Order: sequence, then C-alpha cells, then structure tokens
Amino acid sequence: MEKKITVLPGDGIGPEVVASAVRVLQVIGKRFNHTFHLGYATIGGAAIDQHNNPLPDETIEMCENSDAILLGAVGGPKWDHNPPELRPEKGLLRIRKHFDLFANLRPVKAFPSLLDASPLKREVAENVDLMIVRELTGGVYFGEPRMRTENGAIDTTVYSTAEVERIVENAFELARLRGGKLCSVDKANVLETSRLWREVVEAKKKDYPDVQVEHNLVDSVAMKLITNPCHYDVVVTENMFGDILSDEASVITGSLGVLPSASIRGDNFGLYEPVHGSAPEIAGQGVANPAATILSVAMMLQYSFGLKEEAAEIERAVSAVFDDGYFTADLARDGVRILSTNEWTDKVMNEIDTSFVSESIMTTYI
Ligand SMILES: NC(=O)c1ccc[n+]([C@@H]2O[C@H](COP(=O)([O-])OP(=O)(O)OC[C@H]3O[C@@H](n4cnc5c(N)ncnc54)[C@H](O)[C@@H]3O)[C@@H](O)[C@H]2O)c1
Ligand SMILES: CC(C)[C@H](C(=O)O)[C@@H](O)C(=O)O
Ligand SMILES: [Mg+2]
Repeated sequence: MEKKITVLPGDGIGPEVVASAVRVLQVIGKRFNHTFHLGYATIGGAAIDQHNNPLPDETIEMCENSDAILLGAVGGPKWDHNPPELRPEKGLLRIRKHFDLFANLRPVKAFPSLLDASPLKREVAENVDLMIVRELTGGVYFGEPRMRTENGAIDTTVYSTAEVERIVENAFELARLRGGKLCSVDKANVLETSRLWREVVEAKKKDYPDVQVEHNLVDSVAMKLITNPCHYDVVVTENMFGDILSDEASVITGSLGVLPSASIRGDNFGLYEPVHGSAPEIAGQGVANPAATILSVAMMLQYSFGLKEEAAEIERAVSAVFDDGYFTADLARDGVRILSTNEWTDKVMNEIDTSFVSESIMTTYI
C-alpha cells in the first residue's frame, strides 16, 4: 500500500513525540511492505513564528493532498499572550473545522504493566476499556458570539440537531461493534443544548435496540469515571465535556502520555494526535512519553488505511515494552527502568522488527 501523510510536529514536545511515531511508522512500513510518503508542514506556534499564521495556507494545501494527518501538539508560554487569532490553539481548532473532523475518538485502555503507576487501586483500574467519543467541531469552542464586552466576556454554546445526530450515530455504531453500551453525557438539568442532545439520543436509540443506553450528567460522570471506570464502554459527549473527561480518564491508565486519539469524519481521511498537549516544561529534554503519538499512528493505520494487523502490531509492541519493565519518566516508580524518548522508541521498534528500518521506503513529497 502507498499513502501520503502530512506530518505536523507543532510545538513543545510535539516534534519529539512525532519523530518517535514516524520512526515506528517506518519500521511498520518496512515489515509489512508499505510505502508512506511524508510531507512536513507547520502548525501552531511554529507556524506563527514562520508565517505569522497558526494554520498557513500551504499547510492546509498539503493536508488536502494527503490521505491522513499526524499531529504532535501546539501551544506554549511564548504565545500565551497573543491575540486570539494568533494563538497556536487557533490553528488546531481551524484544522479540525476545515476538514470537518467532527468525531474525536479517545480510547482509554489500561495496560496491565502500568497499573502500579495509576493513582487508582489496581482492582478499580484494571480491565478498563472505554472509548470517549467527543464531538469536535461544534459547541462552545466555535459558537458565536464570542467577545469581550464592556464589563465581561461572552462565549456561546451552539449545536444544530444535525451536528448532534451525526456524532450520536457514530457513537451508536461504535457501541454496536464494542460492548453494546452507550453512556451519553450532558448537563440537561441546566443547558438547552444538552436537552437537545438528550432528545437526539432518545430518538436514535430506536434504531439501535441492541445497544443499552444511559444518560448521565457530566458532573456525576466526572466522579464515576474515577470510582467505577469499568462501568463504561462508549461515552459520547459534546466538545468541552469530552475535552475535560478525556484528560481525567488518562489518570486511570497511569499517564496522559499514553492516550491516543483519532479525529475523523466518516470517510477514510483523519487527523491523528495524542490527547496531551505540548508539555512545555519538559520540552527539549528528550524525556516525553511518545506512546500516545505512536498509538495514534496505530489508529491512523486502522481507521484511515484499514491496516488492522499493522495497527494491532504497534499496540502489541507498545504493551510488550511496558511488560518488559521499560518506561519513560512520567511513569517513574520504584523498580522500573526509565528510558529517554528515543531509547523507549528503539525498544518498540525492536519489538516490531529486530533489524530496524531502511530509509529507502520513506520519501518526502512536495
Ligand atoms: N492537542 C494539543 O495540541 C493540545 C492539547 C492540550 C494542551 N495543549 C497546549 O499545550 C500547552 C500545555 O498545556 P498543559 O500543560 O495544560 O497540558 P499538557 O497536556 O501539555 O501537560 C499536562 C501535564 O502532563 C504532562 N505530559 C503531557 N504529555 C506528556 C508526555 N507525552 N510525556 C510526559 N508527560 C506529559 C506534562 O508535563 C504536564 O505535567 C498549552 O499551550 C495548551 O494549550 C495542546
Ligand atoms: C489545545 C486545545 C485547543 C485542545 C482542545 O481543547 O480541544 C486540547 O486540549 C485537546 O484536547 O486536543
Ligand atoms: Mg484537551
């Protein structure tokens, strides 16, 4: 198979974890005989510095000519006081909106060898296997008006019925393929958009008699996700609730550094990025955990390219390296071996192919 991937390293630890994920992609390409053509472009703070624009036109153009996008992370203190249109995060929001990537899948799976790194008791965290389906192109992130007023500020949560229907449908389909359980999360006791959300879920559930549905308020889910995470299979929710709940859910696994994500829209195209951010305080030190970005590549292989065996091989390799007792600093505890980002990536590559990679399978286009 031959595919074009646009790589957007971004800011902070973004370039470090993306470099690791690209190396793992190379070794997979070699072992399974695929050619991945990579084109690099800027986004976020790096793009502001070079082009005075967090999402330059040339980046959009390269992505439009690709089969998938791999992104690191954006943001950092350097740009925190920029005007809203010149913030790194604006580039991320724009690329999601431009490509209509409305479904953000954030799987949360406990790796057995990481359980001791979780602040939760082993019996609470083990066997967790849930999927947060976060609506990604609507809600308060994009609603108008948004502005400063004379005596305050305004943000607006907006959802159309169609926007809710498509994400809810997506979640029902996933629940059908997984454990058959769907928890819809809202704040229907307060918000009008949440009451619409609940109505849409109720209407759609007639088409999915095989899926068991519950509605829960977001504040209560924030608590139950920690006290009883095994209860959940698919969790579907609006943009901001999904953002918050997914970072919260990462503590179950031991580190935010292991949570991948896929942002998709119903065809094969998608953007793949770790759930975490640019972690500026550890950037440039070679200590970041690349697992989330490597696992995001696995999601790309599965969702955009239909390469299930290759995706499973990456997941197996990551798990095996943890099982062998190798971790990055975010997962440090007594009795484990701490490796740098690159050393840990080497271990994963070795798991996949002991002879590593030939540069010839990689070509840079554009
Ligand atoms: N998708 C994205 O690009 C994205 C997501 C979240 C935050 N951000 C941006 O990142 C910047 C920093 O935000 P933050 O500190 O709130 O969140 P963050 O996710 O960058 O970091 C939160 C904590 O987790 C740690 N961490 C995160 N990823 C890690 C990894 N791979 N390995 C080891 N430790 C890791 C960090 O060191 C920090 O302690 C902000 O500018 C924010 O806007 C970007
Ligand atoms: C950086 C920020 C805009 C982004 C979001 O809130 O969606 C991040 O937190 C994420 O989870 O991808
Ligand atoms: Mg977030």
